[in-house]
Amino acid sequence: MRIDVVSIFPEYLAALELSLIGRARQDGLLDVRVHDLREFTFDRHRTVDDTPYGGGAGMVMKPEPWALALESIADDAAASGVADRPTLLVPTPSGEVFRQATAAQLAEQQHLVIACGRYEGIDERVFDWASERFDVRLVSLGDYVLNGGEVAALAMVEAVGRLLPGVVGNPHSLVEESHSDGLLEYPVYTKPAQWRGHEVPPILLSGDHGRIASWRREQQLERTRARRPDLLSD
Ligand SMILES: N#Cc1ccccc1Cn1ccc2ccc(-c3cc(N)[nH]n3)cc21
Repeated sequence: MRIDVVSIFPEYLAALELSLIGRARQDGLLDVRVHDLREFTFDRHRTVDDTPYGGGAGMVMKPEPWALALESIADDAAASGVADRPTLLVPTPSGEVFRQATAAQLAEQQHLVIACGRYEGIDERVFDWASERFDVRLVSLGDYVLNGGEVAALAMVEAVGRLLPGVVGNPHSLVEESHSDGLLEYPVYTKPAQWRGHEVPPILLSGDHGRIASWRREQQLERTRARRPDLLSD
């Protein structure tokens, strides 16, 4: 998979050089390229924003730099044989909520492009224009407002990247995680068995794997009922 990320703060994405995703890039399991939107501006001040039509606070990101950046990425991918029509992911407070199912769906794609907006967002015409060459998806991390798309991009690259073959050491661990089966994950413990007066649940020391599995399932259901009843409603 290839993932291109466009931002006016490319250094924000440096975290993608670390840990599991960083290693996956080094091992050639994942091709992540970060682009500075200002490389696609040509005025003296490298302008990427302007005042909003219709008035209102803040600034809006100009469409042309985005079109040049996205065209450059799509052309480069086509020239290097990435066949798929890229998926353009646009983090925004007004998007579909990004869930584990979204990550799983995106992990099947060949090419993702993430457009990290800032200010009050990107000129809407960019998404209409982009829909000719991209499958455009506006996505929200949740019902809270960030200052830009970079944090969402980091989260999405990690959530998708870790699902790719070979990225996570033990693929079985992906199966038992929160949301992978629609429930929250069970509590985990490690040594020592007694710690500051707190014990590990004795069932986990029993060696009875059948009863341990049942106990863990019950813990998942109990936690989900208590913390995320919405996951049980549909
Ligand atoms: N757009 C916008 C906007 C609209 C109102 C107030 C502040 C902003 C700032 N902003 C600019 C880019 C951008 C990208 C993603 C988010 C974002 C995603 C989630 N889930 N929360 N916030 C916010 C972003």
